[in-house]
Amino acid sequence: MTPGARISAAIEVLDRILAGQPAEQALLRWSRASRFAGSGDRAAVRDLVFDALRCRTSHAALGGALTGRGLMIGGLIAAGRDPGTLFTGEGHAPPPLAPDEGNGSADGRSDIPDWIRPLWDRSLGDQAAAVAQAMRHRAPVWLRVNMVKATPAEAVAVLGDDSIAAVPDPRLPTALRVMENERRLTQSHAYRNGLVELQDLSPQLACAALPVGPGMRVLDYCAGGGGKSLAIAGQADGLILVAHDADPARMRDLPRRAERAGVKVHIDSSPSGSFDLAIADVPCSGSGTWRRAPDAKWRLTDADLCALLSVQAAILRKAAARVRPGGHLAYMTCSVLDAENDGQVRAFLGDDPGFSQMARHLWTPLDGGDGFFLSLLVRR
Ligand SMILES: C[S@@+](CC[C@H](N)C(=O)[O-])C[C@H]1O[C@@H](n2cnc3c(N)ncnc32)[C@H](O)[C@@H]1O
Repeated sequence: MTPGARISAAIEVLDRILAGQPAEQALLRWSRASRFAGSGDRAAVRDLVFDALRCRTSHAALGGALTGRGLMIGGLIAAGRDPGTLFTGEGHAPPPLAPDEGNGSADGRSDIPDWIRPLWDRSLGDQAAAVAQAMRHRAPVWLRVNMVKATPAEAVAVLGDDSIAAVPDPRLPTALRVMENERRLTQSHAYRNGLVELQDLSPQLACAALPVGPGMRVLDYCAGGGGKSLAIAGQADGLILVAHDADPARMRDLPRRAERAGVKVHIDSSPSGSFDLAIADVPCSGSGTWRRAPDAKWRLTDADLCALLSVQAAILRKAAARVRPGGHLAYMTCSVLDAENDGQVRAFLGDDPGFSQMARHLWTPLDGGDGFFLSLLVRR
């Protein structure tokens, strides 16, 4: 496909998304209907669509309309390019610009939805503008070295055999930042053989901060695909890891992932007894991951957030009930919003004086990874 044809495709996909279709579904539908598109074309169209969604308000203002076409025109202007060179009407390129297109200004526009902006500003304080700005850009790809199978140096070398360049983060040597050829990852020898897992830096830092010791019983109460279980599995010998999720289908991939990683995770639909550590990685707005999932930023509503807050509060209390005296409870979200983070912990501690907070951290994209919150509580 020519660059102009890719822009036409992105316009078509974006118009579907703006009409209400989820981004992944709209991309899949375009892909299926466009057999002529090669893998490079698909990746390029996807990048155009996601770049536009990350900067939806400002690019629409620059382009002159909140439409696929307006977003593409605005995106080219924001990148310092002349849209007229691609909007030529030739071949499959979009029609040339009308006089009223591409003259807008994005001054003062934020790419955080208006209704969230006050919550965002209150939650992030003097970092609010910088984090909002960071959310306008693509996220780096991070890997976690599976210490059960490889050292960081070995993993870097095996990735290198597949021409994937990755460097360890000084804060956590098992976290590798991918510098080159990230699209080859899932086919690489290191990934297929469980030497590395895809996991963002911030949840890796959160898991590394957990008090995990030999032989401990650990409950991953909202296990989903098992990212947190797998991250702590290699941290100590003889761990008994129990994974639970209200929606067992979310754990479908966990046995396969655990096998690839060479670790044991027990799936339990109704965990009983007490645990040394319970992890509540609750469902949340995902506001910390909006670089990766920009569609979610525009889909989230006030009603969704309210519903999430009550689910989070209920899960925190249920997971707390499984912690033994002297044991720990780790409350986690991939959100940067105070109501989902410190707000939940404050309310919980107000209701249950049997717990106290011993550590708390909010990572943001300014730290290199996604926005992620950890509150580590201890049961007296
Ligand atoms: C943020 S995701 C978990 C991600 C996962 N821990 C990981 O690292 O891959 C939240 C999970 O909570 C689950 N969930 C929602 N409501 C729940 C509840 N009441 N009890 C337990 N799990 C719940 C969802 O099905 C979802 O899989």
